Amino acid sequence: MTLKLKKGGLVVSCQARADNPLHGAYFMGAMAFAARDGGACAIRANGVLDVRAVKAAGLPVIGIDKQFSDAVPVYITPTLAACDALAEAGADIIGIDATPRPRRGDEPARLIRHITETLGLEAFCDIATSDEGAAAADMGATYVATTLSGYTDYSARNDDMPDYALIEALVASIKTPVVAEGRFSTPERARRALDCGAYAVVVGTAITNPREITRGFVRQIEG
Ligand SMILES: CC(=O)N[C@H](C=O)[C@@H](O)[C@H](O)[C@H](O)COP(=O)(O)O
Repeated sequence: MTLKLKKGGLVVSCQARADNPLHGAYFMGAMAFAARDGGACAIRANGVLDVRAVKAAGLPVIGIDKQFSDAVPVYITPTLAACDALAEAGADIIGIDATPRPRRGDEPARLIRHITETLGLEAFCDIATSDEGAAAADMGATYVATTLSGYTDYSARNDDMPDYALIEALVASIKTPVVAEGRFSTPERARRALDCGAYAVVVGTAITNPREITRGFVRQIEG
Protein backbone atom coordinates (compact mmCIF):
# COMPACT_ATOMS: atom_id res chain seq x y z
CA MET A 1 0.00 0.00 0.00
CA THR A 2 1.32 3.44 -0.91
CA LEU A 3 1.91 5.70 2.06
CA LYS A 4 0.88 9.34 2.02
CA LEU A 5 4.24 10.57 3.33
CA LYS A 6 7.02 10.46 0.77
CA LYS A 7 10.05 8.35 1.72
CA GLY A 8 13.02 10.63 2.32
CA GLY A 9 10.76 13.68 2.36
CA LEU A 10 10.62 16.80 4.50
CA VAL A 11 7.44 17.45 6.47
CA VAL A 12 7.06 21.04 7.66
CA SER A 13 5.24 21.61 10.93
CA CYS A 14 3.26 24.86 10.73
CA GLN A 15 2.22 25.63 14.29
CA ALA A 16 1.99 28.80 16.35
CA ARG A 17 0.55 28.93 19.86
CA ALA A 18 -1.78 31.70 21.04
CA ASP A 19 1.10 33.80 22.41
CA ASN A 20 2.93 33.75 19.06
CA PRO A 21 2.43 36.80 16.80
CA LEU A 22 1.93 34.39 13.90
CA HIS A 23 -0.90 32.52 15.65
CA GLY A 24 -3.90 31.96 13.38
CA ALA A 25 -5.04 30.12 10.30
CA TYR A 26 -4.14 32.94 7.90
CA PHE A 27 -0.45 32.84 8.87
CA MET A 28 -0.24 29.04 9.11
CA GLY A 29 -1.91 28.73 5.70
CA ALA A 30 0.72 31.07 4.22
CA MET A 31 3.49 29.06 5.91
CA ALA A 32 2.12 25.91 4.25
CA PHE A 33 2.18 27.52 0.80
CA ALA A 34 5.77 28.67 1.40
CA ALA A 35 6.75 25.18 2.59
CA ARG A 36 5.11 23.60 -0.46
CA ASP A 37 6.93 25.97 -2.82
CA GLY A 38 10.17 25.11 -1.03
CA GLY A 39 9.71 21.40 -1.64
CA ALA A 40 8.04 20.04 1.50
CA CYS A 41 6.19 16.77 0.97
CA ALA A 42 3.58 17.27 3.71
CA ILE A 43 2.47 19.67 6.46
CA ARG A 44 1.83 19.05 10.17
CA ALA A 45 -0.74 21.42 11.66
CA ASN A 46 -2.64 21.85 14.92
CA GLY A 47 -6.40 22.31 15.23
CA VAL A 48 -9.23 22.19 12.73
CA LEU A 49 -8.92 25.82 11.61
CA ASP A 50 -5.22 25.52 10.80
CA VAL A 51 -5.72 22.09 9.19
CA ARG A 52 -8.34 23.56 6.85
CA ALA A 53 -6.06 26.49 6.01
CA VAL A 54 -2.91 24.44 5.34
CA LYS A 55 -4.88 21.91 3.29
CA ALA A 56 -5.32 24.59 0.62
CA ALA A 57 -1.62 24.20 -0.25
CA GLY A 58 -2.49 20.80 -1.70
CA LEU A 59 -0.07 18.63 0.30
CA PRO A 60 -0.92 15.71 2.60
CA VAL A 61 -1.69 17.05 6.08
CA ILE A 62 -0.84 15.48 9.43
CA GLY A 63 -3.55 16.94 11.65
CA ILE A 64 -3.19 17.09 15.41
CA ASP A 65 -5.32 18.67 18.12
CA LYS A 66 -3.38 19.86 21.16
CA GLN A 67 -5.59 19.89 24.27
CA PHE A 68 -3.46 21.08 27.18
CA SER A 69 -4.56 20.15 30.69
CA ASP A 70 -3.07 20.69 34.14
CA ALA A 71 -4.43 17.29 35.18
CA VAL A 72 -2.74 14.95 32.69
CA PRO A 73 0.43 15.06 30.57
CA VAL A 74 -1.05 13.78 27.30
CA TYR A 75 -2.22 16.63 25.06
CA ILE A 76 -1.79 15.59 21.41
CA THR A 77 -5.16 14.44 20.00
CA PRO A 78 -6.38 12.54 23.06
CA THR A 79 -9.91 11.65 21.92
CA LEU A 80 -11.85 9.92 19.16
CA ALA A 81 -13.92 13.09 18.78
CA ALA A 82 -10.76 15.11 18.07
CA CYS A 83 -9.77 12.57 15.40
CA ASP A 84 -13.23 12.87 13.80
CA ALA A 85 -13.00 16.67 13.73
CA LEU A 86 -9.53 16.60 12.13
CA ALA A 87 -10.73 14.11 9.52
CA GLU A 88 -13.70 16.34 8.76
CA ALA A 89 -11.31 19.31 8.37
CA GLY A 90 -9.36 17.39 5.72
CA ALA A 91 -6.46 15.76 7.57
CA ASP A 92 -5.01 12.83 5.61
CA ILE A 93 -2.98 11.56 8.54
CA ILE A 94 -3.82 12.00 12.22
CA GLY A 95 -1.11 12.51 14.81
CA ILE A 96 -1.67 11.19 18.32
CA ASP A 97 0.29 10.80 21.54
CA ALA A 98 0.86 7.03 21.73
CA THR A 99 2.70 7.05 25.07
CA PRO A 100 1.15 5.09 27.96
CA ARG A 101 1.04 8.21 30.16
CA PRO A 102 -2.10 9.25 32.06
CA ARG A 103 -4.68 10.73 29.75
CA ARG A 104 -8.18 12.11 29.62
CA GLY A 105 -9.62 10.51 26.56
CA ASP A 106 -9.18 7.30 24.65
CA GLU A 107 -6.38 4.76 24.76
CA PRO A 108 -3.83 4.79 21.93
CA ALA A 109 -4.88 1.36 20.59
CA ARG A 110 -8.47 2.55 20.28
CA LEU A 111 -7.41 5.82 18.61
CA ILE A 112 -5.19 4.00 16.11
CA ARG A 113 -7.96 1.54 15.20
CA HIS A 114 -10.43 4.38 14.81
CA ILE A 115 -8.08 6.39 12.58
CA THR A 116 -7.04 3.51 10.33
CA GLU A 117 -10.20 1.37 10.23
CA THR A 118 -13.16 3.70 10.82
CA LEU A 119 -11.79 6.87 9.23
CA GLY A 120 -9.57 5.13 6.66
CA LEU A 121 -6.65 7.50 7.39
CA GLU A 122 -3.05 7.01 8.50
CA ALA A 123 -2.06 7.04 12.18
CA PHE A 124 1.07 9.05 13.03
CA CYS A 125 2.12 7.97 16.51
CA ASP A 126 4.25 10.30 18.64
CA ILE A 127 6.38 8.47 21.20
CA ALA A 128 9.39 9.13 23.46
CA THR A 129 11.14 5.74 23.82
CA SER A 130 11.85 2.67 21.72
CA ASP A 131 9.54 0.51 23.87
CA GLU A 132 6.73 2.98 23.22
CA GLY A 133 7.50 2.86 19.50
CA ALA A 134 7.40 -0.94 19.49
CA ALA A 135 4.07 -0.88 21.33
CA ALA A 136 2.64 1.65 18.86
CA ALA A 137 3.82 -0.49 15.95
CA ASP A 138 2.06 -3.51 17.49
CA MET A 139 -1.11 -1.44 17.84
CA GLY A 140 -1.12 -0.74 14.10
CA ALA A 141 0.59 2.65 13.81
CA THR A 142 1.17 3.73 10.22
CA TYR A 143 4.21 5.77 11.32
CA VAL A 144 6.12 5.97 14.59
CA ALA A 145 7.62 9.39 15.31
CA THR A 146 10.25 10.49 17.82
CA THR A 147 8.32 13.73 18.55
CA LEU A 148 8.04 13.31 22.31
CA SER A 149 11.63 12.33 23.08
CA GLY A 150 12.90 14.95 25.50
CA TYR A 151 9.39 16.08 26.37
CA THR A 152 8.32 13.46 28.93
CA ASP A 153 9.61 13.35 32.50
CA TYR A 154 11.40 10.04 31.78
CA SER A 155 13.01 11.26 28.53
CA ALA A 156 14.05 14.73 29.68
CA ARG A 157 17.37 16.03 28.35
CA ASN A 158 19.66 19.01 28.89
CA ASP A 159 20.77 19.72 25.35
CA ASP A 160 18.97 20.66 22.16
CA MET A 161 20.17 17.68 20.13
CA PRO A 162 17.79 15.40 18.24
CA ASP A 163 17.48 11.84 19.54
CA TYR A 164 19.44 9.97 16.85
CA ALA A 165 19.86 6.94 19.14
CA LEU A 166 16.10 6.57 19.35
CA ILE A 167 15.76 6.67 15.56
CA GLU A 168 18.41 3.95 15.23
CA ALA A 169 16.87 1.79 17.96
CA LEU A 170 13.43 2.01 16.37
CA VAL A 171 14.70 1.33 12.85
CA ALA A 172 16.48 -1.78 14.17
CA SER A 173 13.46 -3.11 16.03
CA ILE A 174 10.27 -2.34 14.06
CA LYS A 175 9.11 -2.56 10.46
CA THR A 176 6.81 0.46 10.73
CA PRO A 177 8.28 3.59 9.08
CA VAL A 178 10.10 5.72 11.66
CA VAL A 179 9.72 9.48 11.30
CA ALA A 180 12.27 11.80 12.89
CA GLU A 181 10.73 14.78 14.68
CA GLY A 182 12.02 17.14 17.36
CA ARG A 183 14.96 19.55 17.34
CA PHE A 184 16.02 19.03 13.69
CA SER A 185 17.11 22.63 13.56
CA THR A 186 19.50 22.53 10.59
CA PRO A 187 19.50 20.84 7.16
CA GLU A 188 22.50 18.79 8.31
CA ARG A 189 20.56 17.42 11.29
CA ALA A 190 17.63 16.53 9.05
CA ARG A 191 19.94 14.77 6.59
CA ARG A 192 21.53 12.79 9.42
CA ALA A 193 18.08 11.60 10.53
CA LEU A 194 17.59 9.99 7.13
CA ASP A 195 21.10 8.54 7.26
CA CYS A 196 20.11 6.92 10.59
CA GLY A 197 17.28 5.18 8.76
CA ALA A 198 14.38 7.57 9.30
CA TYR A 199 11.66 7.30 6.66
CA ALA A 200 11.03 11.07 6.68
CA VAL A 201 11.80 14.05 8.87
CA VAL A 202 9.53 16.72 10.40
CA VAL A 203 10.90 20.22 10.99
CA GLY A 204 8.94 22.89 12.82
CA THR A 205 10.62 25.69 14.77
CA ALA A 206 13.63 26.10 12.46
CA ILE A 207 11.37 26.82 9.48
CA THR A 208 8.10 28.24 10.77
CA ASN A 209 8.88 30.08 14.00
CA PRO A 210 10.57 33.42 13.18
CA ARG A 211 10.48 34.47 16.83
CA GLU A 212 12.62 31.49 17.87
CA ILE A 213 14.87 31.88 14.85
CA THR A 214 15.40 35.54 15.78
CA ARG A 215 16.15 34.58 19.38
CA GLY A 216 18.82 32.20 18.14
CA PHE A 217 20.52 34.96 16.16
CA VAL A 218 20.29 37.42 19.03
CA ARG A 219 21.76 34.89 21.49
CA GLN A 220 24.71 34.34 19.16
CA ILE A 221 25.49 37.98 18.42
CA GLU A 222 24.72 39.49 21.82
CA GLY A 223 26.05 36.57 23.84
C1 LIG B 1 6.73 18.12 21.93
C2 LIG B 1 5.68 18.77 21.06
O1 LIG B 1 4.61 19.09 21.52
N1 LIG B 1 6.03 18.97 19.77
C3 LIG B 1 5.11 19.62 18.90
C4 LIG B 1 4.36 18.68 18.12
O2 LIG B 1 3.50 18.91 17.36
C5 LIG B 1 5.62 20.84 18.20
O3 LIG B 1 5.57 21.86 19.17
C6 LIG B 1 7.02 20.81 17.57
O4 LIG B 1 7.29 22.08 17.06
C7 LIG B 1 7.15 19.78 16.46
O5 LIG B 1 7.19 18.51 17.01
C8 LIG B 1 8.39 19.95 15.58
O6 LIG B 1 9.56 19.95 16.35
P1 LIG B 1 10.63 21.14 16.21
O7 LIG B 1 9.88 22.42 16.39
O8 LIG B 1 11.63 20.89 17.29
O9 LIG B 1 11.23 21.04 14.83
